[in-house]
Amino acid sequence: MKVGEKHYHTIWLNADGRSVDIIDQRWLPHEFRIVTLKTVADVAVAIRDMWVRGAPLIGVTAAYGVAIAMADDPSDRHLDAVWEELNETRPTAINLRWALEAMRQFLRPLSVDDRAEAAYRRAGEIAEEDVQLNRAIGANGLKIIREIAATKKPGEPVNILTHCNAGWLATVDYGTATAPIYMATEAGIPVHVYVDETRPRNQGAQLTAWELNGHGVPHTLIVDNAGGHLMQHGAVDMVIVGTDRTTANGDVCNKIGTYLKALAASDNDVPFYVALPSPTIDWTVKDGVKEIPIEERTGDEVSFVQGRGPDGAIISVRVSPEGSPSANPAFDVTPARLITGLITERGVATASPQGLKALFPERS
Ligand SMILES: CSC[C@H]1O[C@H](OP(=O)(O)O)[C@H](O)[C@@H]1O
Repeated sequence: MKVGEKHYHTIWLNADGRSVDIIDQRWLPHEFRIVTLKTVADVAVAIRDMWVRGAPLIGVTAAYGVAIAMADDPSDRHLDAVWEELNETRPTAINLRWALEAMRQFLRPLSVDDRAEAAYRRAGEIAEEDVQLNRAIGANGLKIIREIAATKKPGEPVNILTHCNAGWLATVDYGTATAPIYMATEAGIPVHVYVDETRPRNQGAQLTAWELNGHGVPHTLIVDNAGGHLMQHGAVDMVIVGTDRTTANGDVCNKIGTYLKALAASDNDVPFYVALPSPTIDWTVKDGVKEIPIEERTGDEVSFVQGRGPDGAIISVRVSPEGSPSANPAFDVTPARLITGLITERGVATASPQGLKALFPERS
């Protein structure tokens, strides 16, 4: 997407044909920093410490991590070792394991001499496939926005609530939940987005708001706990969020707080949609609450808040007493029964085994 006068993806291969550059998202919206990842260790820390984040982008970054590893040592032993090292960086987004396994299955049959060049090519293909998936999700989600827009008075915006960041920053480009929003804006359909700040990492306040600002999409930043109130008062026409892992039954694992939004939407008859690229479907899992591992991150992310200090430096300040421990589950699971539809690249599915198999018959 455009940042100022330049078009960016969130990750790209450098001219050396070996290292990759990423947007280090920890410093947005205050600073736009680009960082070069040269080693597998660089890639591991970038994923673990959320320099890059978002299920699809985590997968693509890991795919490039495998390519970097193959350039160093293309042996089977090293291929397995880098798979393990990167797979343990974050446990919840299935795209990480999906991308690592796609790379391993692709590379295993190749001769070791061919693996490095093939790995970089395949990682680049996975990155480009992500962009195409998101464009298709955008087109399918746009139809829903158009239907809602037809019920509004002329010029009245479709009010959309989103949680966390499932934007172009969470993917290679376009985003998943934001793709329909960007396409509606490009189509001249008035939209307005309520952006959940999304404690504790504030991906909404720091990333989604920054994205929408940059693309001229009208939006209002709200605290996480305001969504139910707005829905009660008819201020929200639809909710659209991303996902880090969706089960074969249509249960959706996403950023902590998503489940509460789905409950509020259900209680107020607000349509609740999930933008779902198919690599985020874990066909091996049925019951999301029981089977999806939920990442527990450091309590410091709850006890401290990052911002720009009076002298312009980016600082973290403590917001809770020294003696108060914090818990920090990073995701929750929304049961399929609370979901209106899953917006995939192949169309909108009901959140059910039947709905997913109708769009993905090869998975029957
Ligand atoms: C398009 S997937 C975005 C998904 O990933 C985010 O998690 P995190 O920022 O911790 O990587 C969040 O759950 C988003 O919905």
